[in-house]
Amino acid sequence: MTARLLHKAYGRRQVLRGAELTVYPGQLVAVVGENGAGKSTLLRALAGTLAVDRGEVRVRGRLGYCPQEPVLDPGLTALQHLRYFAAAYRLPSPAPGRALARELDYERYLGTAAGAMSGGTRQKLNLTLALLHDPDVLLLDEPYQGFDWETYLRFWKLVEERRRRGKAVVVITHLVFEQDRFDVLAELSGGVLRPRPVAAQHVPSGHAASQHSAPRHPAPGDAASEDQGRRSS
Ligand SMILES: Nc1ncnc2c1ncn2[C@@H]1O[C@H](COP(=O)(O)OP(=O)(O)OP(=O)(O)O)[C@@H](O)[C@H]1O
Repeated sequence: MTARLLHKAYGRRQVLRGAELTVYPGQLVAVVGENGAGKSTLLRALAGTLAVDRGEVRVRGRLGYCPQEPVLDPGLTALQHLRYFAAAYRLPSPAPGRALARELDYERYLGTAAGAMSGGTRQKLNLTLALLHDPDVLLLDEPYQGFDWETYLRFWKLVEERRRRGKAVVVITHLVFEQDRFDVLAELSGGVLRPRPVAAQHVPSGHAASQHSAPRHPAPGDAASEDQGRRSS
């Protein structure tokens, strides 16, 4: 995924001022920044659910997006959501959703209406819907709010397993203690993304770092081989 020169204002409030990001297959990227810095705005722009004023986002492969607030129909059960999204993604069955419900330990609530679920269970379902079609690029906006510790660990197992299979994952996080899990830390400040050092860097072979990043960070680069794109300028 490559995002170039993203600009977004809400009225006179200029939130994104040329934010740029490149995420390679198999990379785990954290977006950090102060409250109100524009992290959710950035993720919505990357996901294509928010039109930017200027800039371009290109995505190679399938995209999954888990918004901060679960977007669920309170009258539908978890299983109905899984069926609905499986059909939307043209999956033959909701079986992958059931497997994820098992992994995230909420299978017993599959028959419960979203409106009657706890916040944590709603968030698990929200995450499941983003993972259902095994996306190549996964965008997660503070995905574990309301998770207990056990679920938080299960969440990271799911993410690590995807990373091993070459899937790219971008996570908005406020949790300082987990930041060494990531290959890249990108701090949103003043409407632009700046790389921050992390303990270990993961740059898939064949990809060169480029001008956006400090020397040890991969960053916006070659988008020439991308096969699916979205223009927003
Ligand atoms: N739909 C909107 N209309 C007007 N202003 C908005 C809208 N959405 C966000 N904003 C403003 O844009 C700025 C960035 O908001 P955003 O939610 O993207 O920040 P954030 O970094 O994700 O914040 P947090 O860490 O608190 O979740 C804030 O000042 C917010 O008030």
